[in-house]
Amino acid sequence: MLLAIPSLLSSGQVAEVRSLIDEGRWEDGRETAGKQSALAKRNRQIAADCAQGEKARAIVLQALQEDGLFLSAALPRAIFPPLFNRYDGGVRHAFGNHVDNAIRYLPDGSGSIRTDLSATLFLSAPEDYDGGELVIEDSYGAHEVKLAAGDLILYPSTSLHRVEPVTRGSRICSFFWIESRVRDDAQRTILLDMDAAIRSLAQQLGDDRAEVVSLTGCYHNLVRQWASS
Ligand SMILES: O=C(O)CCC(=O)C(=O)O
Ligand SMILES: [Fe+2]
Repeated sequence: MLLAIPSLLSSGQVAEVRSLIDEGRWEDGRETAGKQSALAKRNRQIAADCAQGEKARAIVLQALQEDGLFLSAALPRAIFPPLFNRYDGGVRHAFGNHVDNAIRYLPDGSGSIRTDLSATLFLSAPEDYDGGELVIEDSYGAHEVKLAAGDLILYPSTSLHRVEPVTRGSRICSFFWIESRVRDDAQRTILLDMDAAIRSLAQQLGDDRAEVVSLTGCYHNLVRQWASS
């Protein structure tokens, strides 16, 4: 499932994150790439030990924890501390086709996560740059994604994807991975659809209607079947 989450950050939060990372320490993005993806990757990233990056990361993580649609779609067990990248037009930064590594080691050395979902949070307005579409391929074809600043795209980490060359301006984003309690994308999609339908029914009929209570039970019982602890 490819899911856009609108306004994960408000425009005020986007401005705050941007003012932090614009002053941060940027390094060659190949520092954090695997051997194969380093061949395809041309961008800059905020250094792991950059203090501004640390503050910006906390803002993004907090927003994720408070976003009902994100929590319902991702059912996160662990979120990789968000990273920040920039693709500059002058030097035609881009990232060719790749699939993200299945396992990412946490920067603090505390272990690793399995990447079930990949996420890009847009931090530049689309009119501020040309190119830079995130192209995600799935069995329905290739999807070009370029969202408003503050919006997030979630996609299965199994997908082949790329960032098209930026030809003007700068594309600045946060990106990270999620290990989900429900590993299977199809199962997560069912749970997301069911959760949305139950919420809508509850609004129309009331939380205490017998059918709403029963369907809510079904939802949780499915989570119990499919979730790893
Ligand atoms: O910037 C993006 O939208 C995605 C970057 C990416 O694919 C990666 O760093 O693995
Ligand atoms: Fe990627």
